[in-house]
Amino acid sequence: MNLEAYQRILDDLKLDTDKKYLSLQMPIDGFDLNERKIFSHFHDAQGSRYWFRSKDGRYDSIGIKFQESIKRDKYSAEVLEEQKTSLFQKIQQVAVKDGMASSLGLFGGTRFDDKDTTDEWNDFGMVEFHLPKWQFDLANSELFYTVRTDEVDLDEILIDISDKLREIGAITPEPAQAPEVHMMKDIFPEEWKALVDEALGVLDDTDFRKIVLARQRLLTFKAQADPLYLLDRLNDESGTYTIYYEKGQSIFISKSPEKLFDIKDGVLRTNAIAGSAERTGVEATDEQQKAFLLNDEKNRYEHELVRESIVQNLEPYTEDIEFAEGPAILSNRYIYHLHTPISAKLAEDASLFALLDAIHPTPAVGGMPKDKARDYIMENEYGTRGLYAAPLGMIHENDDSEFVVSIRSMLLNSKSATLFAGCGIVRGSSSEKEHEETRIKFTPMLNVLGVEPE
Ligand SMILES: C=C(O[C@H]1C=CC=C(C(=O)O)[C@@H]1O)C(=O)O
Repeated sequence: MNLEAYQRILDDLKLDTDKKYLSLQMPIDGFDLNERKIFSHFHDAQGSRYWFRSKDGRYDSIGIKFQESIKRDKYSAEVLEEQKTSLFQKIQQVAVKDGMASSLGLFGGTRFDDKDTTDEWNDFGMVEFHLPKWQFDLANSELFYTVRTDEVDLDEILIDISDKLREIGAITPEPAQAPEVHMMKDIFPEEWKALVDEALGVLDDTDFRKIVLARQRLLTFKAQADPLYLLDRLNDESGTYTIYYEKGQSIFISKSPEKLFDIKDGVLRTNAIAGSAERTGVEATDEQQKAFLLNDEKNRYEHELVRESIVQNLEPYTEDIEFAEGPAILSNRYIYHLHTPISAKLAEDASLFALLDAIHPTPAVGGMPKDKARDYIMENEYGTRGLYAAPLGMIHENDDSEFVVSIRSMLLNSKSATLFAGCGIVRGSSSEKEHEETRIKFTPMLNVLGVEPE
């Protein structure tokens, strides 16, 4: 951090007091920072923090203290576009150096659906994207520091920030303890199997082709889980996204393997992920599992439905859609999936929020036809999905973005955690096998909690 050179930029800066915020972008490569130290330092901001790390490392972003948010009770692509434009118009963005890599982002997303509930999801609104005061871009070693223009002192600000960063870099957080489990139980397991059987009947009798049904597992602890412990455990599984999102008294966590889409320079990339087999850790068995998955008719059918539907949903917003003919194996720590990468050039007038609405929920988490499946889930599934299987991610002023389908996830409130896992029901599915598949899908979150899977 070349403070003198950066100060000269600020000395020449004309603060635009018509704007509500000044956002300073600066390099932070001279400081020894990581998520543990940052969260430990900003413990007072608990309830207003996030960490988002993408699978390929494009993002490793931490946000502290939400300054302002885009919020909606009902999804409207048009209104959200307007809100996003007007929020960025309120910000004077200043880089203290030329040629920096990243841009200021908003973190957030929408709930799975607009089921109106008063329940454990209350802390998370229907649609919310946040502008944090501190946004650490650890992937590019940059910081966005956003403050109100009527509170800023340009002579002091850089010294204050660098003092703070030095203080954070010097922290050695204490080792954190796993939460002690008091009770663990599946929520309505038999009723869930009966619902799968009922859905199989619906698939036989109607034009439904696929319904994804999720179930929950509840854990209670002797004391509230320590965020620093959870952050450590989130580093334990590579090859997945990391979402750690605090709002009010709640924490939502996901280790999803599934990208909803990303946009960079007008090109959209997504993938179809559906079809699953357990990864056992025993090499010979795992080879058989992969061969089974690639050749199994039910899994291939389930996968093709997902790919077909994503391509169809993208068509109005894109040109030149490309995808491989057959699926490949995606290996996660505990599970294999079939996956097909898809890419397309965005149409000139494609809007980010309209696109989000068109793609979510993919049949990997909703079903087919999309709207009917969403209604079926809302009416029949026990409880509320909230942020489970919902799109969460980062957006930027120029519409570059990345969204995750937040599966392999859980909600922590006070001394409890609710884990979510679902699976695609198509003709030929069996409720026993799907129950077993969801059991495997709880494993990533049990691992984050330091609980041995049974
Ligand atoms: C809905 C979930 O997984 C989806 C993603 C990949 C494979 C799936 C499957 O094979 O059923 C599911 O569609 C979940 O993990 O909760």
